[in-house]
Amino acid sequence: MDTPTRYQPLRLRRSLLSVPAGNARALEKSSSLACDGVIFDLEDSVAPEKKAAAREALKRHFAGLQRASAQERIIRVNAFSGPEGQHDLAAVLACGPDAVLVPKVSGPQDIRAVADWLGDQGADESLRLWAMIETPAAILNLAEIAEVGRTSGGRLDCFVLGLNDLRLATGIADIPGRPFLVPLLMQALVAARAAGLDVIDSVFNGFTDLEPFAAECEQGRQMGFDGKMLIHPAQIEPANRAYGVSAAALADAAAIAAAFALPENEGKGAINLDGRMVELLHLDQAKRLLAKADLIEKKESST
Ligand SMILES: CC(C)(COP(=O)(O)OP(=O)(O)OC[C@H]1O[C@@H](n2cnc3c(N)ncnc32)[C@H](O)[C@@H]1OP(=O)(O)O)[C@@H](O)C(=O)NCCC(=O)NCCSC(=O)C[C@H](O)C(=O)O
Ligand SMILES: [Mg+2]
Repeated sequence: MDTPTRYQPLRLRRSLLSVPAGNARALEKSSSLACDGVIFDLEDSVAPEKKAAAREALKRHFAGLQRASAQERIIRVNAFSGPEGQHDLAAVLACGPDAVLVPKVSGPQDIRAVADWLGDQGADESLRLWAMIETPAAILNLAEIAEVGRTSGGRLDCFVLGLNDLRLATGIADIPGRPFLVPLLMQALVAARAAGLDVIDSVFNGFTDLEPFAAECEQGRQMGFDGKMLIHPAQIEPANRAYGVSAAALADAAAIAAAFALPENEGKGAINLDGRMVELLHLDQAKRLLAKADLIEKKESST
């Protein structure tokens, strides 16, 4: 695998709210919320006997949406190998979201199967695939799963961690700070980055406990995640804050850009900025952060 030198094109993915497709009130509410993306869920939040009705509700919901949106739209389908998988994908084609989130991926074959099916149906090339990393097998196969994004029509662009399923399958305890899960989260993050993918931290179940939730967002940001999957509107603001751009980070990025723009630093690869070495890679990082701040500002002023 050749290592990409760049991340994905910059997109705001600070807050991705899961909305059960069978919950009419939540569907209706979702478009007006400040989350960067909505994950319309046909999988675990929908009871087996309600799957068909949820697909129909989702189709009606998408039919009423404006095409252009500040929110990214993702549909989480059921496993392709199960009884609902192909029905869900047919609903995806009818709805026209930005991406399909494939659950319980265990290896590259799970992504390939969906990519091949979409290709056979003539799905638009812009339709992306996201992978839920939530099984022990997925952790063992992270590099192969990430790599399949480039070989199977290039649709894969994001990993989403699913710690409820991973804890269930492994027995790892749900304790503050996630000490035994952090090594697995970091493996997923590194595998994603090696393939140039975005990567989203797992849901936090205690949706009324906003203090530990904010702490977990901050931990995820420090670990390098792009954002967090959410389950409740109350989690949007803390996630947007943690994964946004702080005033200090913005000032630092502006100082780096200004320093490299000075005539005396023209053509230099490394400079002294107040006793700190700053290289061109830091300038790239600063420009990306400034661009992210710009995207956030534009989004906030348009809503
Ligand atoms: C967790 C909930 C079941 C709680 O629901 P409820 O008791 O109704 O919450 P509230 O009364 O506090 O709701 C207040 C208002 O907010 C709306 N609401 C609530 N949740 C959502 C939502 N997700 N999206 C949009 N709107 C939402 C309510 O309708 C109320 O509105 P109003 O009438 O105006 O007052 C519920 O929050 C919920 O179902 N959450 C999502 C569950 C879900 O999607 N689960 C699947 C994702 S989790 C996952 O993927 C795990 C992963 O796979 C893993 O393995 O880890
Ligand atoms: Mg799960």
